[in-house]
Amino acid sequence: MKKHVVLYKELSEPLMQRLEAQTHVTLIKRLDAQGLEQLRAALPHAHGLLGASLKLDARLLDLAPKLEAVASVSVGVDNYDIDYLSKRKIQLTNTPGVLTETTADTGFALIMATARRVVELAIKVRNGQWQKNIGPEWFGTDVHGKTLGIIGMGRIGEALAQRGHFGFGMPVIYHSNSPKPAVEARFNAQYRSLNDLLQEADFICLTLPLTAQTEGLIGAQAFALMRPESIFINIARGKVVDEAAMIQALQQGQIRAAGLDVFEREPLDANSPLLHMDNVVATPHIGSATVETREAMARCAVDNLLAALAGERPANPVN
Ligand SMILES: NC(=O)C1=CN([C@@H]2O[C@H](COP(=O)(O)OP(=O)(O)OC[C@H]3O[C@@H](n4cnc5c(N)ncnc54)[C@H](OP(=O)(O)O)[C@@H]3O)[C@@H](O)[C@H]2O)C=CC1
Ligand SMILES: O=CC(=O)O
Repeated sequence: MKKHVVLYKELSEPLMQRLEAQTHVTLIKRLDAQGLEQLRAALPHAHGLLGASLKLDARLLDLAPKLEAVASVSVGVDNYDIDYLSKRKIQLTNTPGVLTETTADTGFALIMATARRVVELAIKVRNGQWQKNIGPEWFGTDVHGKTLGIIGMGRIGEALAQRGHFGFGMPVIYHSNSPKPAVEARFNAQYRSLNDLLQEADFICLTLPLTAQTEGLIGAQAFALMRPESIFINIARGKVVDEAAMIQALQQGQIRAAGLDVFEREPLDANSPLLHMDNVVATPHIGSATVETREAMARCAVDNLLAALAGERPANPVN
């Protein structure tokens, strides 16, 4: 008998056909109020769930007594109550690796955009403000040769280090749970304590997961250690940063600029001061958002889910 799967993310036609050949699929197209109602109605029959960007807590999981597997279309798993899933023996999977290079590209796009003021100056051109040869007030700062500081030397951190070292001749320093000798050898990278990295790096890039240990890790004290020329890049999770402290650091010139793909609340609040700061480049959580990579992530999630529902070990178990 076919098992029931609830999708809360649309899949491409080939992936949908594959899933439908092996399971009964209920598709929730949007996670708005109506979609959440549909989800709650479908959960009692669900053996498998597949999607992303939904806080899947015990309250929702309790509506799904038959649930065997949850396939997240993301590498980050901060939306899931992993202890509760494990207690219920529900397999959680994620999509590591397939999005690494694309997310590192996004990180580098933010590095370039903030340092060279790409968005701010492009808006001036569009608004007709480019009326004479530009002067120092529109100058940016170099990227090549500057010190790249990476907090969280995992897959994405390493891909960022590769771009900085080989592409831009940047000395790389990093902070992680533990030193990474292979990374040090490959990119001539050096390990630093968190505080030393914050003081030394020209670009401070977050590429670590949101966990109980990392929530609020970068707060007022951390921004006080950075320099007025420092540029802060967050492609990890908004809640790793105390957003109010970051806004204050930007407003007071404690740091030069910020490139942000992730925020405490997403979508970013319409009243956020970040929307009105020339030295902030804000993108709508696009780390992995290319056609190719999103398809690869969805394929990976479908593979994981079908394996778990067949009682096999999926390629990317989280718990
Ligand atoms: N903006 C976006 O769209 C995207 C965001 N992300 C985010 O990026 C994160 C990282 O992804 P990925 O590189 O694949 O994950 P990895 O697990 O490969 O890397 C994470 C690294 O963070 C380090 N780390 C964990 N906790 C700490 C800590 N307390 N202090 C210092 N370092 C720590 C780990 O270090 P160690 O190895 O030493 O334990 C690990 O190497 C994801 O969890 C997700 O939140 C991912 C994809 C897209
Ligand atoms: O934020 C994206 C992810 O894959 O994690």
